Amino acid sequence: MGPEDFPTVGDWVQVRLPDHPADAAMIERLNDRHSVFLRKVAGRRSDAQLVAANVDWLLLCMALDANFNLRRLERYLAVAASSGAQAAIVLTKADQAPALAGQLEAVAGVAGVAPVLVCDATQTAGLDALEAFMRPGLTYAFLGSSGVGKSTLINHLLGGGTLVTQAVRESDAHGRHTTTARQLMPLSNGSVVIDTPGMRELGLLEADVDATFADIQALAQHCRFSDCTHQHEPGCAVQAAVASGELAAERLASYQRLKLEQAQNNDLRGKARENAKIDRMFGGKKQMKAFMKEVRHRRR
Ligand SMILES: Nc1nc2c(ncn2[C@@H]2O[C@H](COP(=O)(O)OP(=O)(O)OP(=O)(O)O)[C@@H](O)[C@H]2O)c(=O)[nH]1
Ligand SMILES: [Zn+2]
Repeated sequence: MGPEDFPTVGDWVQVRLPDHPADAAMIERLNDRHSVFLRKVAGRRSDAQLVAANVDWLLLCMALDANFNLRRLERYLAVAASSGAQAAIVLTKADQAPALAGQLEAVAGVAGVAPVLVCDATQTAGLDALEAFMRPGLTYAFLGSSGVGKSTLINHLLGGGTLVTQAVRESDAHGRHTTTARQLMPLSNGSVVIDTPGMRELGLLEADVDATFADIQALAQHCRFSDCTHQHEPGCAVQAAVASGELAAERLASYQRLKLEQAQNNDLRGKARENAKIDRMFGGKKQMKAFMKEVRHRRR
């Protein structure tokens, strides 16, 4: 059994109700999931934790103030691409944007097919775009670093938010935590919001980097070598695009970094699977070694 075999936030299950209302119900079946989110567990490197299931839309939140970072957005998009959920980009704190038009253009350059929504919690109409985007019956989860305004958005959607009045100070982004016991919240418009601490900051455990960098994939079709790493090979169409200014060097670097991280995670997952198999068959590595020794001994 792995973490995926247990129910999590967002799951649909079939339960047997108890004979006495005071007793606990029994989960008899976990229904198939259409999307799954895993994250790395601190400490043991290869362990994964299931954080949510059945999210329809992942709202990738990034503030337009000093938090603005295209590379982080690419990372979120790569995680979203492998999750089974669709991704939308939610740009927050539009009132704090130093150069809104240029920032939107830059986001459009990495967004791919993801819709882009702009929010400003200091204005009454500032969340209209997000509200109009959300559909009844669908489940949404907010992802984004601390302080970008996720709680502010969720509180508004729940109908209990007041407008943000003063400008944000650096210190506001940290320290004050809006921890809530509610993990799955039905909104009055019929949408559902999943908000858990684990869901907010996902590591790159499962990611589809290639899907997120379709532009680089398309260029790579023209590289001389089919296994080109786009680093120093002759006839590399990706490097040529960087040289001509068609592709930003930072975007290529971001792609390489995420690919490397993804490969390392795949490695870790492979090792974790192997260890689980050994545990199942022998009860542990030590027992396996003793068993092999015994077999060799008997053969003599
Ligand atoms: N100027 C401005 N400030 C905002 C806006 N939205 C949120 N803030 C402020 O930004 C700070 C952080 O907002 P939160 O909603 O708590 O951020 P969060 O993403 O939920 O943060 P965590 O709970 O740490 O994950 C607060 O001081 C908000 O008042 C906005 O549109 N404009
Ligand atoms: Zn190449």
